[in-house]
Amino acid sequence: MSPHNDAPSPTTGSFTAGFNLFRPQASSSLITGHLAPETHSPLSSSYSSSSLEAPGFHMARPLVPGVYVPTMCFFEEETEDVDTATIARHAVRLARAGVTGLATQGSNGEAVHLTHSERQLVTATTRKALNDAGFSRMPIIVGCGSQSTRETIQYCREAWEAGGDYALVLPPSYYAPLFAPASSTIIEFFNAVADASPIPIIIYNYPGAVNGMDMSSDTIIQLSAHPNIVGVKLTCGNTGKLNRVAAATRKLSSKKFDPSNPEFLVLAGSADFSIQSLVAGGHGILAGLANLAPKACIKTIELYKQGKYAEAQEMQEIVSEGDWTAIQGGVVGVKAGLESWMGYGGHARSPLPKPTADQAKKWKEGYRDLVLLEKSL
Ligand SMILES: N[C@@H](CC=O)C(=O)O
Repeated sequence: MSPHNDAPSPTTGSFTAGFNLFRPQASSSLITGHLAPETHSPLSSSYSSSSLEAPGFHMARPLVPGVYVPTMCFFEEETEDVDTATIARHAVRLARAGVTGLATQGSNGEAVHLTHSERQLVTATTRKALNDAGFSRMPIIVGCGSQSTRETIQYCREAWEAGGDYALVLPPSYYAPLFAPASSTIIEFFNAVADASPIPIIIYNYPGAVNGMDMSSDTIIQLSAHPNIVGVKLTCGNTGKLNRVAAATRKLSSKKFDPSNPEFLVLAGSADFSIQSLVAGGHGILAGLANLAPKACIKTIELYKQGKYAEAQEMQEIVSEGDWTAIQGGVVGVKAGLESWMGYGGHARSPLPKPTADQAKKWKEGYRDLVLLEKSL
C-alpha cells in the first residue's frame, strides 16, 4: 500500500484520482508523506541508504505566500561533481534567514546541466539538510520542465521520490512552431502532466528560457482550474498579467478566499518587482536574487505588508538595483557574487565560462549596496 494514504503509487499508475490530497491547504491530517521505493532508488551511490530515510518521508508542506528561493547548484572545483556539502550549507543558510521555501532545479539551479540522478541527489540533499536543521515543514519546489510530456511526468515522479513537494514546470518550446495552435498544445501538455504528477504543479512562465513563448493570462487562468495546478511563477515581469491571474484565481477559489493561504499562488519571478507584484494582488516571489540577499527580499515584502510604503519602496530600489546585476550576470554572476561576498559559490558547470577578474570585480560592486543592506538585517 502506498504511504500516500490511499493514493496510487506514482511509480505504478496514473494519478487522476488523488489530486485533492495534495492541495496546499490540506490540513495536517492529510498526510502526503512517502517513502522512496527501495527498489527504485535513482539516487547516486554516493548518497548513503541511511540518508535516504530523511528526504523520503514527509508530511504535506503548505504552499503559502512568502519568499521562495530557486537555489543554486554547487559543484566541486576540479571534477565538477555535485558538491552536496555546499548545497546543504546553502539551503540551511537560506532557511535560517527566514525564507518560506526553496526550489531546486530552477533557472539558478542549472537543471539543464544535471542528469536525472543528479537532480534527485540535489533535491534529496536539500530535503535532508532542511530536516536535520529543524526545517522539516519547509516545502521544496522542484524544476521539472522538459520537452516531452512523458519525460516531464517522469521528472515530477522523481522529484516526489527525492522529497520534493511541488513541481515547477516550464512549457515545452523546442517544437513550438508545430504546436497546433500553441495555446491548445500547451494546455493539453499541462493538463496531462497535472493528471499524472504525484505532486502539484506550479506553472513557470519564463519566455526568455523557452524561445520567447509567453503564456497569456487566459491560458494560465484556464489551467488554474485543474485541481493539481496550484500556482504560477511569472518571470515575464508582466504585472498586468499577474493582476489578471491573481484576480481571476481568487474569484474562482472554491472556498472563501484566505490571503494567508490562497488556493492558487501567484509569484513574481524576479525580485525587482516584488512590491509591484503585491500591489497587483500577487503573493510573493520565487526569485534568484534571494540566494544572495534573502533577508532583504523578505524585509521588502514585510515593509509593504505593514503599510510602510515609503520604506518598502526605498528597499525595493536597492533590491532592484542588485537584481539588475543578477539578471545581467545570470547564474555565473550570482555565483561570483556569492563567492565574493559570502565566501562560497564556486563556478557554474561547463560549458558556462568562469568569470574574468574584471567581471568578478564588476559584479561584486553591483551587489555592494544590496549585500550591505543584507548584512544590516
Ligand atoms: N530572474 C529570474 C530568473 C528566472 O526565473 C530569477 O530571479 O529567478
